[in-house]
Amino acid sequence: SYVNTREILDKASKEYYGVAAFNINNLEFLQAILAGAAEKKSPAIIETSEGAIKYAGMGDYFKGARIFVNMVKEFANDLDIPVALHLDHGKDFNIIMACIKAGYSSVMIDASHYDFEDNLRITKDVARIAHAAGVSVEAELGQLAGIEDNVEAAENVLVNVDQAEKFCAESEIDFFAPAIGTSHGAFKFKGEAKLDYDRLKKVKEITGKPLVLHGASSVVQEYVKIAEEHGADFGGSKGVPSDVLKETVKFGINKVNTDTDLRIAYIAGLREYLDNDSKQFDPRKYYKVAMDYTKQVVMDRIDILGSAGKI
Ligand SMILES: O=C(COP(=O)(O)O)N(O)CCCCOP(=O)(O)O
Ligand SMILES: [Ca+2]
Ligand code: NA
Ligand SMILES: [Zn+2]
Repeated sequence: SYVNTREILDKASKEYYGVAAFNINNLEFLQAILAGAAEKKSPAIIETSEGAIKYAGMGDYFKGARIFVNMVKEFANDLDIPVALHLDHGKDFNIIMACIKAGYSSVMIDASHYDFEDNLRITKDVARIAHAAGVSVEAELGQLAGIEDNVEAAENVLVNVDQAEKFCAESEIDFFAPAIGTSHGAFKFKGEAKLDYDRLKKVKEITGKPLVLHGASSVVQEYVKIAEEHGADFGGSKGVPSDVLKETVKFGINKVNTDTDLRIAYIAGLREYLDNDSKQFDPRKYYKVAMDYTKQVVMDRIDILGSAGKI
């Protein structure tokens, strides 16, 4: 069934398990994610960036938002697991409104590159409108290093715990993303993967909210190797190890944003297939291994985060 994201996350927060939020840009990733979640009897959060919405709508983001809502609802209505659709890293007010109007379960207003007061003001405005339309809201404090929707953050800016208290109390958001040392993409750490567990524990204690980990992909080396055997160059790739991920869930992370892991599994399967079958040109065949690997990563992630059977 198609549900509101906070329904999934309030339960996860109470029971201290994680639910992966998987990014999609097309039909094939959606099919692979829902197949994996259904097999694990796990709730599923599907999320799309502003870039994905523009991509699907060929530049028309109202159309893109409607395409994703209709695709997800079509599948969700026939599944026994709860499925939500979330706007990831909403920055453009028009796109946030388009998603609310199209029927997204939740939206992220990411104003974390503004100063605290502006972030709080913008977040309060979006939360008021979204809640009036029955849509739940995610917002962020701190910054992940690297490019984030064309916002360049040179360094990681970790969440300030006192600011988090005021932010969550005054903004009325439903779930909160504290930056604790991760970054987006496949090259997250130069050295050891260290996250600020102490800050995370304090934010959980003070806010009592469902919490979101951005940049949470593990960059599974099994699929990196397959991709590299078939021509990819992902040298130096490093993600959040699964034992570190489990620690963050233990300390209160509930929504675990996962995009890169699916991208790597998919390209590994596609490269492998194309190298092994020179005669094939049916997309229902040559995407198959890519979708199988992606489904496998979805199921492995669900096992790591503990959301199997939580429906
Ligand atoms: O936090 C995460 C997941 O990060 P990770 O999977 O890279 O670790 N996300 O929010 C996913 C970011 C998706 C970026 O999409 P565009 O390329 O379309 O802008
Ligand atoms: Ca941000
Ligand atoms: Na998000
Ligand atoms: Zn993110």
